[in-house]
Amino acid sequence: MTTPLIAPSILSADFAKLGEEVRAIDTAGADWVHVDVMDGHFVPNLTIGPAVVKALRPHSDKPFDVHLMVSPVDLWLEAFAEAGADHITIHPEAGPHTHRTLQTIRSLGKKAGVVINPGTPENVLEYLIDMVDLVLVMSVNPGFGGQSFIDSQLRKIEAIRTMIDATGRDIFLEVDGGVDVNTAPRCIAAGADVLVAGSATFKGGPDRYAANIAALKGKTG
Ligand SMILES: O=C(CO)[C@@H](O)[C@H](O)COP(=O)(O)O
Ligand SMILES: [Fe+2]
Repeated sequence: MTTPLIAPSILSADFAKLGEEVRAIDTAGADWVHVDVMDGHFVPNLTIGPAVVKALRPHSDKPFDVHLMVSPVDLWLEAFAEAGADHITIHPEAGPHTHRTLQTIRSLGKKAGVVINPGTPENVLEYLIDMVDLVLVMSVNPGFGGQSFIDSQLRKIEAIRTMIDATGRDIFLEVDGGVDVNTAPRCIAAGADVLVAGSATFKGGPDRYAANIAALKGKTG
């Protein structure tokens, strides 16, 4: 089975020592650093802004995968790009002109991604796929870490894998929410190549991060 890239969500890190936590997951084998930005309006939670991303940037050379749960989203693209985001992913529900939003992200020199909520069908990608470098399938409703994986999203991952393969381009297919050692292999079998994992990475504290990431990659021992 393919070895996935692992993108720990720092939403589950110790917020009192975020820089240290980012360095710890980097050393432990994280491939990307997943940053959940929530505005208390698009989703019922409030997290971090561009100033925190900027402060964390020197703590790792790994790509910063910034998941914007913010509406309206367009106002914030430049600030997160300048703060050091490498990937910026947006929800189609977070603005009136998704295609233009993706154009803007790319014009800022960043990889652009669309995030698909559990209740949103994959066909939202039909006229956007040429504009994306990654697709993020939410396997929980956005807003919180530590929720249970929604099984129905596996079928959606399979459908999006077929859509991506038909483009002939390299587009990452990322899954976010409730990913652990049990659900990870099912996501990979369905066609995912990047797994976001908050609780499953950070559980047990820093001494466990390397083993947790290895287990998500399917490596035991
Ligand atoms: O975007 C989100 C939640 O909105 C995620 O990135 C979660 O933070 C993932 O946490 P776990 O489900 O892995 O604990
Ligand atoms: Fe996320």
